[in-house]
Amino acid sequence: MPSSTAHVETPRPERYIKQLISHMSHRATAELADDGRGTITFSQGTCVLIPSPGKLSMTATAGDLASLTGVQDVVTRHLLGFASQEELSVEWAVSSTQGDVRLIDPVVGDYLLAHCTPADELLRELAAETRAATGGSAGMQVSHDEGVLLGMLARMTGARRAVEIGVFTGYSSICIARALPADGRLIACDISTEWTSIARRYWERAGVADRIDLRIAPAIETLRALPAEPDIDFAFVDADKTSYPAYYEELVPRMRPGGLIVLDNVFLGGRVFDPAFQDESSAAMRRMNEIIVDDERVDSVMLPVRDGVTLARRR
Ligand SMILES: C[S@@+](CC[C@H](N)C(=O)[O-])C[C@H]1O[C@@H](n2cnc3c(N)ncnc32)[C@H](O)[C@@H]1O
Repeated sequence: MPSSTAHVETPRPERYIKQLISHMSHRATAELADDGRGTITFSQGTCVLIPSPGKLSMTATAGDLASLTGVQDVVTRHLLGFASQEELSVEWAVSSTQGDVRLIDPVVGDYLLAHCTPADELLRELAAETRAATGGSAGMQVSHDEGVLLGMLARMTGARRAVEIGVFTGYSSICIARALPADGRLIACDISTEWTSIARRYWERAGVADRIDLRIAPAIETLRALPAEPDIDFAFVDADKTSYPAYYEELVPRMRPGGLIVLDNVFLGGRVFDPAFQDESSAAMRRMNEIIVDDERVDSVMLPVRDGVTLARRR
């Protein structure tokens, strides 16, 4: 479905949203949320209005480009009418994302998979069993190239103490645990005994079960119960997206200087780029990405690996 966005600089975004909502409610469904956002649903499409300091962001969505232009035009015309005292510049840009960014062309993705250290027999079996046993949920498993990256990063950090949030059937935990020394420890957090029962079997077979301490509980509880000292060398976050900011805040003070936090899915299938997505997960992931960028405790970089991976290294 085509969509477009306009970011309009103005000191009065809330006021214009209220005026647009009030006026449009006579001819369309127009709603104002408690947080100041407005949504107008016309017969040919929708416009979401989002206020932020000094800016009004508008996202129009419609079934086809002609209807999209119709939505843009009616909102622009009324906005300019309400803003007679200031000169607003309203430039609509058709979104190329439509909420589902294919950052990596499948051909490139296959090439990347074929050009990293190959999965051994055990990891291939685990991937196959995960597909057979968990069906549609199997897509949650890290891809093999990301698993290699995790192992390499854990090794390069010289990690002894590691934490994983989001175990599933254990692929990423095997990649991390294999990178730890024999006396290393991976605290692995999940809430599913069913999925982690598969992980446990493969940890045994991989010879890393004695390095992995599985904690079945909401990960935030496990993290809060960890010692407050900064003794974690490596952390991988790959669980419920709305909790990412809370996980990060518990992890950062516990990371030793030079310790690395790796966060998966920071693009959230492209939804972080598109303001039309205002669901809880998209909002939390956008907040997470902003928090890290502004956080003076870490150096960070975002990598276009699969669904986006952020590396945050404790200073
Ligand atoms: C994307 S999967 C993890 C995939 C895993 N890293 C792998 O490579 O196979 C997310 C996991 O997070 C777990 N999870 C969801 N909410 C959680 C929570 N509040 N605390 C701990 N784990 C949670 C789910 O049970 C699921 O196994």
